[in-house]
Amino acid sequence: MPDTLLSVRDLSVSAGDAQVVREVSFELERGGTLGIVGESGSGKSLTCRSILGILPPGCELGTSAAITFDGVELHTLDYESWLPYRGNRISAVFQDPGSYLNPSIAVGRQLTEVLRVKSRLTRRDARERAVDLLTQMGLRDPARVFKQYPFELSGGMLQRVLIAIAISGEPDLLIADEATTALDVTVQAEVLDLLAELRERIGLALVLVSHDLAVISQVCDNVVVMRAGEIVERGTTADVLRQPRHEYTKALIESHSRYGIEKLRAGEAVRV
Ligand SMILES: Nc1ncnc2c1ncn2[C@@H]1O[C@H](COP(=O)(O)OP(=O)(O)OP(=O)(O)O)[C@@H](O)[C@H]1O
Repeated sequence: MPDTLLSVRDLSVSAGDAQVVREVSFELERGGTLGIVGESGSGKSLTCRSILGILPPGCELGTSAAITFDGVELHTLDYESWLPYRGNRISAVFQDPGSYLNPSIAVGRQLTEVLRVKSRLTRRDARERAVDLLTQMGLRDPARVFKQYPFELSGGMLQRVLIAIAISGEPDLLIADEATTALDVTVQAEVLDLLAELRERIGLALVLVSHDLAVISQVCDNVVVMRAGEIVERGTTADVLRQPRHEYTKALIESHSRYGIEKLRAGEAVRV
Protein backbone atom coordinates (compact mmCIF):
# COMPACT_ATOMS: atom_id res chain seq x y z
CA MET A 1 0.00 0.00 0.00
CA PRO A 2 1.38 3.44 -0.83
CA ASP A 3 2.51 5.45 2.16
CA THR A 4 0.65 8.73 1.54
CA LEU A 5 2.36 11.82 2.90
CA LEU A 6 0.17 14.50 1.38
CA SER A 7 -3.40 14.27 0.22
CA VAL A 8 -5.16 17.21 -1.40
CA ARG A 9 -8.90 16.70 -1.96
CA ASP A 10 -11.38 18.98 -3.69
CA LEU A 11 -9.19 22.02 -3.27
CA SER A 12 -10.94 25.13 -4.49
CA VAL A 13 -9.81 28.70 -3.97
CA SER A 14 -11.82 31.82 -4.63
CA ALA A 15 -10.53 35.35 -5.15
CA GLY A 16 -13.50 37.64 -4.71
CA ASP A 17 -16.17 36.33 -7.08
CA ALA A 18 -13.74 34.30 -9.16
CA GLN A 19 -13.04 30.60 -8.62
CA VAL A 20 -9.31 30.55 -9.38
CA VAL A 21 -8.63 26.94 -8.28
CA ARG A 22 -11.31 24.31 -8.85
CA GLU A 23 -11.61 20.89 -7.25
CA VAL A 24 -7.96 20.03 -7.40
CA SER A 25 -7.12 16.60 -5.95
CA PHE A 26 -3.85 14.69 -5.83
CA GLU A 27 -1.75 12.57 -3.52
CA LEU A 28 1.94 12.34 -2.86
CA GLU A 29 3.73 9.39 -1.32
CA ARG A 30 6.42 9.77 1.30
CA GLY A 31 9.63 10.52 -0.61
CA GLY A 32 7.67 10.90 -3.87
CA THR A 33 7.89 13.60 -6.51
CA LEU A 34 4.98 15.43 -8.08
CA GLY A 35 5.23 18.07 -10.75
CA ILE A 36 2.55 20.73 -11.21
CA VAL A 37 2.78 22.23 -14.65
CA GLY A 38 0.63 24.85 -16.34
CA GLU A 39 0.70 28.28 -17.89
CA SER A 40 0.83 31.51 -15.93
CA GLY A 41 -2.35 32.06 -13.91
CA SER A 42 -3.43 28.40 -13.99
CA GLY A 43 -3.54 28.17 -10.19
CA LYS A 44 -0.25 26.44 -9.42
CA SER A 45 0.96 28.91 -6.81
CA LEU A 46 -2.37 29.18 -5.03
CA THR A 47 -2.47 25.38 -4.82
CA CYS A 48 0.97 25.43 -3.14
CA ARG A 49 0.04 28.31 -0.89
CA SER A 50 -3.04 26.40 0.22
CA ILE A 51 -0.83 23.49 1.30
CA LEU A 52 1.41 25.91 3.21
CA GLY A 53 -1.56 27.72 4.74
CA ILE A 54 -0.46 31.06 3.33
CA LEU A 55 -3.16 32.13 0.90
CA PRO A 56 -2.83 35.82 0.06
CA PRO A 57 -5.38 38.25 1.50
CA GLY A 58 -8.56 38.18 -0.55
CA CYS A 59 -8.21 34.50 -1.44
CA GLU A 60 -10.24 31.87 0.36
CA LEU A 61 -10.14 28.10 0.61
CA GLY A 62 -13.36 26.37 -0.47
CA THR A 63 -15.37 24.73 2.29
CA SER A 64 -15.00 21.19 0.92
CA ALA A 65 -11.21 21.39 0.56
CA ALA A 66 -9.29 18.81 2.57
CA ILE A 67 -5.50 18.93 2.87
CA THR A 68 -4.09 16.05 4.88
CA PHE A 69 -0.40 15.86 5.72
CA ASP A 70 0.91 12.75 7.44
CA GLY A 71 -2.57 12.07 8.80
CA VAL A 72 -3.15 15.64 10.06
CA GLU A 73 -5.97 17.66 8.51
CA LEU A 74 -4.10 20.90 7.90
CA HIS A 75 -7.18 22.75 6.64
CA THR A 76 -8.77 22.49 10.09
CA LEU A 77 -5.79 24.09 11.88
CA ASP A 78 -5.67 27.67 13.05
CA TYR A 79 -2.63 29.88 12.41
CA GLU A 80 -0.80 28.80 15.58
CA SER A 81 -1.37 25.08 15.07
CA TRP A 82 -0.12 25.32 11.50
CA LEU A 83 3.25 26.69 12.62
CA PRO A 84 4.91 23.35 13.50
CA TYR A 85 4.23 22.25 9.91
CA ARG A 86 4.94 25.29 7.78
CA GLY A 87 8.67 25.88 7.38
CA ASN A 88 9.44 22.80 9.44
CA ARG A 89 7.88 19.60 8.15
CA ILE A 90 6.65 21.33 5.00
CA SER A 91 9.11 23.76 3.56
CA ALA A 92 9.19 25.86 0.43
CA VAL A 93 11.45 27.69 -1.97
CA PHE A 94 10.19 30.23 -4.45
CA GLN A 95 11.44 32.25 -7.38
CA ASP A 96 13.63 35.27 -6.63
CA PRO A 97 15.63 33.87 -3.68
CA GLY A 98 17.24 37.25 -3.00
CA SER A 99 14.00 38.71 -1.73
CA TYR A 100 13.76 36.09 1.02
CA LEU A 101 17.12 36.95 2.56
CA ASN A 102 18.05 39.98 4.62
CA PRO A 103 20.44 41.98 2.41
CA SER A 104 22.43 43.34 5.35
CA ILE A 105 23.23 40.04 7.10
CA ALA A 106 25.77 37.47 5.88
CA VAL A 107 24.02 34.35 4.56
CA GLY A 108 25.78 32.03 7.01
CA ARG A 109 24.45 33.98 9.94
CA GLN A 110 20.94 33.86 8.53
CA LEU A 111 21.19 30.09 8.12
CA THR A 112 22.69 29.76 11.62
CA GLU A 113 19.81 31.73 13.14
CA VAL A 114 17.26 29.46 11.46
CA LEU A 115 19.11 26.40 12.73
CA ARG A 116 19.22 27.77 16.28
CA VAL A 117 15.49 28.37 16.27
CA LYS A 118 14.39 25.23 14.42
CA SER A 119 16.86 22.70 15.72
CA ARG A 120 17.64 24.40 19.05
CA LEU A 121 21.37 24.08 18.45
CA THR A 122 24.00 26.06 20.31
CA ARG A 123 25.60 28.89 18.33
CA ARG A 124 28.72 26.80 17.73
CA ASP A 125 26.87 23.66 16.65
CA ALA A 126 24.54 25.71 14.45
CA ARG A 127 27.54 27.29 12.75
CA GLU A 128 29.11 23.91 12.10
CA ARG A 129 25.84 22.53 10.78
CA ALA A 130 25.37 25.62 8.57
CA VAL A 131 28.75 25.12 6.88
CA ASP A 132 27.93 21.43 6.54
CA LEU A 133 24.60 22.26 4.88
CA LEU A 134 26.25 24.75 2.50
CA THR A 135 28.74 22.01 1.59
CA GLN A 136 25.88 19.59 0.93
CA MET A 137 24.32 22.17 -1.38
CA GLY A 138 27.35 21.80 -3.64
CA LEU A 139 28.64 25.29 -2.93
CA ARG A 140 32.34 25.55 -3.51
CA ASP A 141 34.28 27.14 -0.65
CA PRO A 142 31.33 27.01 1.79
CA ALA A 143 33.31 28.72 4.57
CA ARG A 144 33.68 31.75 2.30
CA VAL A 145 30.03 31.68 1.19
CA PHE A 146 29.07 31.58 4.87
CA LYS A 147 30.57 35.04 5.35
CA GLN A 148 29.19 36.56 2.17
CA TYR A 149 26.20 38.89 1.83
CA PRO A 150 23.33 38.09 -0.53
CA PHE A 151 24.44 40.72 -3.09
CA GLU A 152 27.79 38.94 -3.39
CA LEU A 153 26.20 35.69 -4.56
CA SER A 154 24.82 34.67 -7.95
CA GLY A 155 21.18 33.63 -8.42
CA GLY A 156 22.09 29.94 -8.43
CA MET A 157 24.16 30.29 -5.24
CA LEU A 158 21.35 32.21 -3.53
CA GLN A 159 18.86 29.51 -4.47
CA ARG A 160 21.21 26.88 -2.97
CA VAL A 161 21.39 28.92 0.24
CA LEU A 162 17.57 29.14 0.28
CA ILE A 163 17.32 25.39 -0.24
CA ALA A 164 19.78 24.90 2.65
CA ILE A 165 17.54 27.07 4.84
CA ALA A 166 14.42 25.23 3.62
CA ILE A 167 15.79 21.79 4.46
CA SER A 168 17.57 22.84 7.68
CA GLY A 169 14.61 21.69 9.79
CA GLU A 170 14.67 18.28 8.04
CA PRO A 171 11.25 18.61 6.40
CA ASP A 172 9.34 15.68 4.93
CA LEU A 173 8.09 17.80 2.04
CA LEU A 174 9.68 20.57 0.01
CA ILE A 175 7.57 22.70 -2.29
CA ALA A 176 9.62 24.36 -5.01
CA ASP A 177 7.46 26.94 -6.80
CA GLU A 178 9.19 28.14 -9.98
CA ALA A 179 12.37 27.94 -7.89
CA THR A 180 14.65 27.62 -10.89
CA THR A 181 12.74 29.81 -13.36
CA ALA A 182 14.95 32.87 -12.98
CA LEU A 183 18.17 30.89 -13.40
CA ASP A 184 19.94 30.34 -16.67
CA VAL A 185 19.47 26.89 -18.16
CA THR A 186 22.75 25.34 -17.00
CA VAL A 187 22.41 26.60 -13.43
CA GLN A 188 18.75 25.58 -13.45
CA ALA A 189 19.77 22.01 -14.37
CA GLU A 190 22.32 21.98 -11.54
CA VAL A 191 19.79 23.12 -8.95
CA LEU A 192 17.30 20.52 -10.21
CA ASP A 193 20.02 17.86 -9.86
CA LEU A 194 20.52 19.05 -6.30
CA LEU A 195 16.80 18.65 -5.52
CA ALA A 196 16.78 15.17 -7.06
CA GLU A 197 19.83 14.23 -5.03
CA LEU A 198 18.26 15.51 -1.79
CA ARG A 199 15.21 13.45 -2.52
CA GLU A 200 17.39 10.34 -2.84
CA ARG A 201 19.65 11.08 0.08
CA ILE A 202 17.25 12.36 2.75
CA GLY A 203 13.99 10.93 1.46
CA LEU A 204 12.49 14.36 0.88
CA ALA A 205 9.17 14.40 -0.95
CA LEU A 206 8.99 17.10 -3.61
CA VAL A 207 6.23 19.17 -5.17
CA LEU A 208 7.85 20.95 -8.06
CA VAL A 209 5.92 23.72 -9.76
CA SER A 210 6.87 24.99 -13.16
CA HIS A 211 5.39 26.31 -16.36
CA ASP A 212 8.14 24.29 -18.03
CA LEU A 213 7.58 20.57 -18.68
CA ALA A 214 11.29 20.04 -19.24
CA VAL A 215 11.94 21.07 -15.64
CA ILE A 216 9.27 18.71 -14.34
CA SER A 217 10.50 15.82 -16.48
CA GLN A 218 13.99 16.12 -15.05
CA VAL A 219 12.90 15.47 -11.47
CA CYS A 220 9.32 14.24 -11.12
CA ASP A 221 7.89 10.73 -11.41
CA ASN A 222 4.30 12.01 -11.55
CA VAL A 223 2.75 15.13 -12.94
CA VAL A 224 -0.52 17.02 -12.93
CA VAL A 225 -1.26 19.51 -15.69
CA MET A 226 -3.28 22.57 -14.66
CA ARG A 227 -5.22 24.92 -16.82
CA ALA A 228 -7.53 27.75 -15.71
CA GLY A 229 -7.61 26.48 -12.11
CA GLU A 230 -8.27 22.83 -12.93
CA ILE A 231 -6.27 19.67 -13.38
CA VAL A 232 -6.76 18.66 -17.00
CA GLU A 233 -4.37 15.73 -17.11
CA ARG A 234 -2.41 13.56 -14.69
CA GLY A 235 -0.23 10.49 -14.68
CA THR A 236 3.35 9.35 -14.57
CA THR A 237 5.55 11.94 -16.22
CA ALA A 238 6.73 9.35 -18.75
CA ASP A 239 3.15 8.44 -19.76
CA VAL A 240 1.95 12.02 -19.99
CA LEU A 241 4.93 12.95 -22.14
CA ARG A 242 4.56 9.90 -24.38
CA GLN A 243 0.78 9.87 -24.69
CA PRO A 244 -0.73 13.22 -23.76
CA ARG A 245 -4.51 13.06 -23.95
CA HIS A 246 -5.53 16.66 -23.43
CA GLU A 247 -5.10 19.18 -26.22
CA TYR A 248 -3.47 21.61 -23.80
CA THR A 249 -0.83 19.07 -22.75
CA LYS A 250 -0.18 18.28 -26.41
CA ALA A 251 0.34 21.99 -27.06
CA LEU A 252 2.70 22.26 -24.06
CA ILE A 253 4.77 19.37 -25.36
CA GLU A 254 4.68 20.75 -28.87
CA SER A 255 6.11 24.03 -27.63
CA HIS A 256 9.16 22.05 -26.51
CA SER A 257 9.80 20.54 -29.89
CA ARG A 258 12.35 23.13 -30.81
CA TYR A 259 14.39 22.18 -27.71
CA GLY A 260 14.52 18.50 -28.62
CA ILE A 261 11.33 16.65 -27.82
CA GLU A 262 13.00 13.22 -27.73
CA LYS A 263 15.26 14.31 -24.90
CA LEU A 264 12.23 15.61 -23.03
CA ARG A 265 10.41 12.31 -23.48
CA ALA A 266 13.44 10.38 -22.29
CA GLY A 267 13.37 12.49 -19.12
CA GLU A 268 16.77 13.93 -19.82
CA ALA A 269 17.73 17.42 -18.84
CA VAL A 270 17.11 19.79 -21.65
CA ARG A 271 20.16 21.95 -21.91
CA VAL A 272 20.09 24.41 -24.77
N1 LIG B 1 -3.94 37.70 -4.22
C1 LIG B 1 -4.75 37.46 -5.26
N2 LIG B 1 -5.90 38.13 -5.41
C2 LIG B 1 -6.73 37.91 -6.46
N3 LIG B 1 -6.47 37.01 -7.43
C3 LIG B 1 -5.34 36.31 -7.35
C4 LIG B 1 -4.42 36.49 -6.25
N4 LIG B 1 -3.37 35.64 -6.44
C5 LIG B 1 -3.64 34.99 -7.61
N5 LIG B 1 -4.80 35.37 -8.13
C6 LIG B 1 -5.40 34.86 -9.37
O1 LIG B 1 -5.59 33.47 -9.27
C7 LIG B 1 -5.25 32.81 -10.48
C8 LIG B 1 -4.22 31.75 -10.21
O2 LIG B 1 -3.01 32.36 -9.77
P1 LIG B 1 -1.69 31.55 -9.42
O3 LIG B 1 -0.69 32.55 -8.92
O4 LIG B 1 -2.00 30.40 -8.55
O5 LIG B 1 -1.26 31.01 -10.87
P2 LIG B 1 0.09 30.33 -11.31
O6 LIG B 1 -0.30 29.17 -12.15
O7 LIG B 1 0.96 30.05 -10.15
O8 LIG B 1 0.74 31.44 -12.23
P3 LIG B 1 2.23 31.98 -12.27
O9 LIG B 1 3.01 30.88 -12.97
O10 LIG B 1 2.13 33.21 -13.10
O11 LIG B 1 2.66 32.24 -10.88
C9 LIG B 1 -4.77 33.90 -11.44
O12 LIG B 1 -5.86 34.24 -12.27
C10 LIG B 1 -4.46 35.05 -10.55
O13 LIG B 1 -4.68 36.27 -11.21
